[in-house]
Amino acid sequence: MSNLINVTSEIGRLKKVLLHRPGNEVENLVPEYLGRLLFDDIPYLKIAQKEHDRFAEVLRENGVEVVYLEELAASALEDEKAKIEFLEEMLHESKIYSPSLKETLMQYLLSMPTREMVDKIMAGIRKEEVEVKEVSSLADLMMDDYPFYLDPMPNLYFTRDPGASIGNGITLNRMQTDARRRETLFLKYIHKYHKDFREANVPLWYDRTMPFSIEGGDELVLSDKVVAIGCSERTSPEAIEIVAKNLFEANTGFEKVLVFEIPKCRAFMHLDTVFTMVDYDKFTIHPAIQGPLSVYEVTKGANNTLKFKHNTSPLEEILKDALNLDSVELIKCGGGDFIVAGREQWNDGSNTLAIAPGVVVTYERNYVTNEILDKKGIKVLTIPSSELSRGRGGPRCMSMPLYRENIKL
Ligand SMILES: NC(=O)NCCC[C@H](N)C(=O)O
Repeated sequence: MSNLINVTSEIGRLKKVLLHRPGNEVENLVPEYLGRLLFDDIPYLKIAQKEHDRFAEVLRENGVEVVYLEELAASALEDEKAKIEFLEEMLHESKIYSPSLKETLMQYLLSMPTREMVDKIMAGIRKEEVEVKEVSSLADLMMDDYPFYLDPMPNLYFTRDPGASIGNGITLNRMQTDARRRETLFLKYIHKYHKDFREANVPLWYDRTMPFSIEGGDELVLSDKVVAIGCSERTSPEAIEIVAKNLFEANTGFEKVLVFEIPKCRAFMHLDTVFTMVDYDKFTIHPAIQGPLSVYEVTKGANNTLKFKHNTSPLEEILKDALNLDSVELIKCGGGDFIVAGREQWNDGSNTLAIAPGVVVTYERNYVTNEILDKKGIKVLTIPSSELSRGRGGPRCMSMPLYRENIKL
């Protein structure tokens, strides 16, 4: 079994993490398409990159090896066969159906060094960049005023969502929105062709070819036995069942999936938008979800079946039992004050990235929640966030842990 991937908790000391430094894809955001591309405002790229570099630096200062999606993808695609296969799939999923346009874009992308090609695909291709000489479809003739052949992928710096490490494997996710679905192709080709991944034979607990959506922001590894998965605007119950079944059948040691049904709206987009683990027995929570939250348990039944149960106990009880603890503490974002919680939640006040038990990275702008965490004995490492936060994701969303040290709960 591979030891390239090892994530058996949310809080074990983080050793290796996958990030994406925001690039020119962010410069291709315009007001007309903001909503569709899941942004609320346009970040100033230069500052967003500085903030992101500081994020990476804080991680390195704390012993974490940082690897970048764009570099792993470029390395995986150096192989000519892999590159062609990737481009075919990427252009198809970008809805490029005209043969002459496809050929033009293929040649354009193949003329670039691999790393430049990866950056270009992430950034998007504007119509004026290429000249299509031959008309081979009605669409070639009927040019509308939409500016892109390939849409930009500005959400790529939220590396948490396209895939998730659980135990020694990953879920390669089918993302819910068109705006993000192609993002997982980078991870697919890293998994399939990157030397380290190929050698490690990393198992997939979910594949993007499945028809049900699931996103990594909903997947939390609470312990080496329990995974929590948010059933949200982005993650469907069908996908959760498949992940549970695959984890149980592969004898990974995982015994229970706790399904958190959260309100299906943008403010509560993923489970990690409203709930993260910060220490053995401490969690952040957005006070607004505690009322409407329903929790279900999925466990292993006889003959490879699943058992389901609605657990109506208070959340503290459910977590205490699942993690075998005497008590747990839920730390309210903004201290529970309606205005402060609303404001800090909007900028991902509950979205902490734990890099060791009781040590988290957060956005400095959420100073009320940060101070509360500090008072509870959590070490809070803050990063600047004026621009990064405009994409509606925090430090957990911006990271895909690949390796964490195991802990004993
Ligand atoms: N895990 C997360 O909550 N990720 C944040 C994703 C933000 C991005 N703009 C999105 O809507 O998908």
